Formats: sequence, structure tokens, C-alpha cells
Amino acid sequence: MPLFINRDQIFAHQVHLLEHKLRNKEDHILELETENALLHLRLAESLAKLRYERNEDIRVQKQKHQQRQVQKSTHVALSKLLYEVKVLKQDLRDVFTISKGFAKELEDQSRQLLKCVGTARNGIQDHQSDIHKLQDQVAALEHTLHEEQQRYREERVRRRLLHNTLVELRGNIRVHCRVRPILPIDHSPGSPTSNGISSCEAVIQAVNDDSVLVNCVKTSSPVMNKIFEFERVHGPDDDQETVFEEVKPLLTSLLDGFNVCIMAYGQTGSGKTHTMIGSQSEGPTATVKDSQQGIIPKAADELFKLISEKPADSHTVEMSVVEVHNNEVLDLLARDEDGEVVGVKREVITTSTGTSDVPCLTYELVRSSAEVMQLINSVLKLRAHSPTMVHRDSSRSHFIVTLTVTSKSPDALTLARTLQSTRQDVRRVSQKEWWSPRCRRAASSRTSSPASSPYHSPCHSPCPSPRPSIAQTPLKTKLQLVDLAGSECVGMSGVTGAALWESSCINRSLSALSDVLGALAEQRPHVPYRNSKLTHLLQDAIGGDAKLLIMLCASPTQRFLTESLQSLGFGARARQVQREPPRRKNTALKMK
Ligand SMILES: Nc1ncnc2c1ncn2[C@@H]1O[C@H](COP(=O)(O)OP(=O)(O)OP(=O)(O)O)[C@@H](O)[C@H]1O
Repeated sequence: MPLFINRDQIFAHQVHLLEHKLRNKEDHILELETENALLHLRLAESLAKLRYERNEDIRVQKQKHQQRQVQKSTHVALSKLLYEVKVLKQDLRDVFTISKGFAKELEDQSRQLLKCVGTARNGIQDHQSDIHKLQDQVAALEHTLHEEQQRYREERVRRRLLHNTLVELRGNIRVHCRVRPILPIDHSPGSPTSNGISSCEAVIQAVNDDSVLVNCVKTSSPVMNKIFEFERVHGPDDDQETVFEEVKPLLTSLLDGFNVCIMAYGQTGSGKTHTMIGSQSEGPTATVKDSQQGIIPKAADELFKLISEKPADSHTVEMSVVEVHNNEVLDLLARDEDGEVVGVKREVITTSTGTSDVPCLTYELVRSSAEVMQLINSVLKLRAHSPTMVHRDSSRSHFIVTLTVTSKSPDALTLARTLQSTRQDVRRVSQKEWWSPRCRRAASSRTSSPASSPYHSPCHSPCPSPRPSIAQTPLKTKLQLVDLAGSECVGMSGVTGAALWESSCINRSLSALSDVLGALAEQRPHVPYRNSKLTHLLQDAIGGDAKLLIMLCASPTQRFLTESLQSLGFGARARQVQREPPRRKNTALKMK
């Protein structure tokens, strides 16, 4: 190696070495810095990990603490539960011991029960044959009872028939009673109660088909039951048809030659007009036909039905309609010059034979029930009506429809009776010598024309006409249908002025009717027929030989108890009347 090396080279070489060293150092520094950075990174990671682990540790510590708490409370609960289990075990042991006792007891009891059932079964078996025997006996008894009931019903019918015959033979007045249903007019607002019974409570009942039971409840008196017996009693459920069915046989009697009178009696609002005529529908054009028909339309139907079964033209029917209002007799069929019906006053007289008559009364020939009802509808508007506190359409007059049936061909029986009766009459006439020349003259003038029958011409004709020969004897019978005005308590009906006078006339005429019945029942020599126009007019029906049926109408409620008792008493009194037995009519001579 050369010894002469210049300094620059040495310097350069040294610089180069130094630079090399520096570069190495720098590389080393870089490496160290990198390593440091990596170490910093690792440190940061370790620190993060350490923080996480510390947090975890804290969380775990907390959890451990909570677990310790839970363990503690679980331990407490467990010890409680253990205690309760211990108690339950003890209870179970007790229950087991008790149920063991029960089971034993039950076993004993069921054993005993089984024993009893066995004994009972044996007993039942023993008694079964007895039961069969008893059942047979019951069946036999039921059969007997059924037979007895049947016999009882037959006996009742027979008794009724016999009773009717007896009534007829004794000349008794038949009395039927109809207790109407409870209606709005029975409710009087603010009405007091008697012994706790309100005024609209039913105290009158039809207990069977011939008795009425009345619970008499009066203030400060004990309740008393009264029974009234009549030929027939209808309760509130009996309709118009049922009521008429009991009356219907009288129509046959009419054609058999008996005079018949059906008269409805009762206090105001008790159903007389409903029973006799029917209840009319509301409205000005309403007629009886629109409604439930009563006895009058039904009787007219029946009469013309019976007549239609007879030989053609053998019967004629004449009709008169009269009202007794304020003790005056009004002929409701009398017509004015325009042919309109107007009520015309008539008189009632007593004929020489002692019967009553209304001279100049208008009679209209009627050929069907429709004609009868047409006439009745036309005159009903003339009939006196006015509202009272009890009944807003109260009839203030007695209404009498008379149908006179003339039979031109009496049957053989009637002829035989006619002959017999004529002989008796002749004997009586010769004894009494009433066959005076005056009478003969009057009579001959009557028989000269058919229009001169007692129903058309004779004003004041006191003597009967002469008896025609039997072959041509017309048989005349009359059917009187009477709807009386209602008896009433003036205080209750609240009427004043003219209406008060009307009421007092009604009450007086009804009490005159009651007096007549009283006199007849007691068979007094004098019967006061002439005390009122009503009784005078109906004299022949009440005291004569007509078949008379009184249809008592009664309200069922406490409100009208006094009036109903009065009506029932009237009916009871009427039943006591014994008149001449009803007699067949024989000739026109006997008729009025
Ligand atoms: N059996 C019955 N069934 C149903 N309603 C009835 C019955 N009886 C009566 N009525 C009704 O009671 C009311 C009074 O009856 P009704 O006019 O016949 O009495 P009345 O006795 O004729 O009275 P008055 O004497 O005041 O004229 C009427 O509205 C009628 O329709």
C-alpha cells in the first residue's frame, strides 16, 4: 500500500467513514425509533388491555358482590322455605292421620248404608205388590170418580130441567144473572178502600152455573159471604152466544103459544143494554149489527128461523117499540107527516079483562130479523141517553120491544087446547056475564077487518072481540124484550137538574116494580101495578101467565157492591113470586 497518502484523501476517507458510521447510526436510530414506536404501540395495546381487564375485574367484582347478595337472600328464602316445608310436612302428617280416620269412618258408614239399602230393597220388593194393588184400587176409584162426575153432571142437567119444569108449573119467574167483567168504569179515581179492599176489586163472582158469591165488605164491619142462587148464572167469561143459548128455548115456547117476556134489570153500567141489544161500535154510523149482538137481535134471528121451518105464510110478526121516560110512555114507531119516526106519548089502560093495553100504539109488520134490527136502529137514536159519572152513555129510559106473532095454522094440539080453553072461557063468561051487548057491538066492529086487530086500531077498547070459530082462530103470542133503565145512587152518578128528575123517575119506577114483585110474592090481594107506567105496561108479563125471565146484570166490583146487592135481592124476591103457571094462548081474544 502506497505510503504517501494525501490528507484530503485521509480526510475524505475519514469523512466517508464517519458518514458511513453516521448512516449506520441513523439507520440504527431509525430502527430504534421504529422499535420504540412498536414498543409504544404495544404499550398502548397493553395499557388498553390492562384497562379492559381492570374494568372486567371491577365488573366481575360487582357480579361477585351481587352473587353474594343473591346467595345471601336465597339462603334466607331457602331457610324460610325449609321451615315452611317442615310445617307442611307436619300438617300433611296430621291430615293423613285425620283422613285415615275419616276413611275408616266412611267405610263403616257405607257398610251400614249398604246394609240399609239392602234392607230397603227387600222392603220395596215386599211392598211392590202392595203398590200394584193400590194402583189398581186408585185406577178403579178414578174410574168411579169419573163415572160419578159424569152422573153428577147429568144429575145437574136433569135437576136444572126439573127445576125449570117446576118453575114453570109453579108459575115462578125465572131469574138468570150475568156478572160482567171488570171494566174501566169500575175504577173510580181516588176512591177509598173498604177494609183494605180497593173499589175496583172483584167481590162478586159466579161460583158455578147457578150461584153467585158476594164478599160483603163494608167499612168497619166484618167480611161476610152471601150466596144467591138463580136458575142460571153467567160469569165474566160467558159471551153473548152463551147467554142467548139459555134464553133460546123461550123462542120455541113463543111459537108453541106462550107469551114470553125477557127483562134486563140491574144498576147503571152493569151491562143491561150490552146483554139485551149489544155493545155498539163507536162512531155516529155504528149500528147494533156492527157489534156483539145481544138477546134482541139474536131472538129476532131465532124467531124468523123457527118461522121459516113452518108452512109458508103461516105466521106474521108485528113489532112495536115503546120507551118509558120520566114516567111517560112514548111510542117510538109513530111517524110524522114526513114518515120519520118520532116519539109520541101514549096512555096505558086497563081493559075490562084486567089486562093492560096501549091504545093507538104503532105496530109495524116485519118479515125478517134484518127488518127488526133496521127499525130498532132507527129508533135507538130517539131513546133518552145521557152521561153520568158512572156511565158515559147511560140509558135514561126503559126500552120495550114487542114482537107479536100471529099464527094462522095452529097445530092439532093447539086446536085441542083451544077447544078446551074456549069451553072454559064460555063457562066463565056466562058466569060473569061480561058478554054485554056493548062489548058484542065493539067486538063485531073489530073482527070486520084484519087491520082492526087490537094492535092497529082500537084506541080505548076495553072489551075483547068475539071468539071466531076454531078453524079460523089465529093464535097470537107476544115476545116482550125489555132493557130497563139502570137503578142508581144519585150521589154516585152526580146528576143534577133535569137529569136528577130523570134519575128519580127511574128509581121510583124500579122501586114500583120491586113493590109489585113483593105484593105478588106475598100474594097480597092488591098488587100496585098502577103505581108506575112501567109496571102498568108490563102488568101482563109480570103478574100474568107469560113466561117471564129476568136477566139480572151485576157489576163485579166493590165500587158498586151496594147496588149489586140490591139487584141480587131484587132477583131473589122475583124468584119467590108464584103466579099462575104460564098458559098457552088460544085465540086473539086472549091477546093484548
Ligand atoms: N159482559 C160484558 N162484556 C163486555 N163489556 C160489557 C159487558 N157488559 C157490559 N159491558 C160494557 O159496559 C158498559 C156499560 O154497559 P151497558 O151500557 O150495557 O150498561 P147498562 O146497564 O145498560 O147501563 P145504563 O143502565 O146506564 O144504560 C158498556 O161499554 C158495555 O159495552
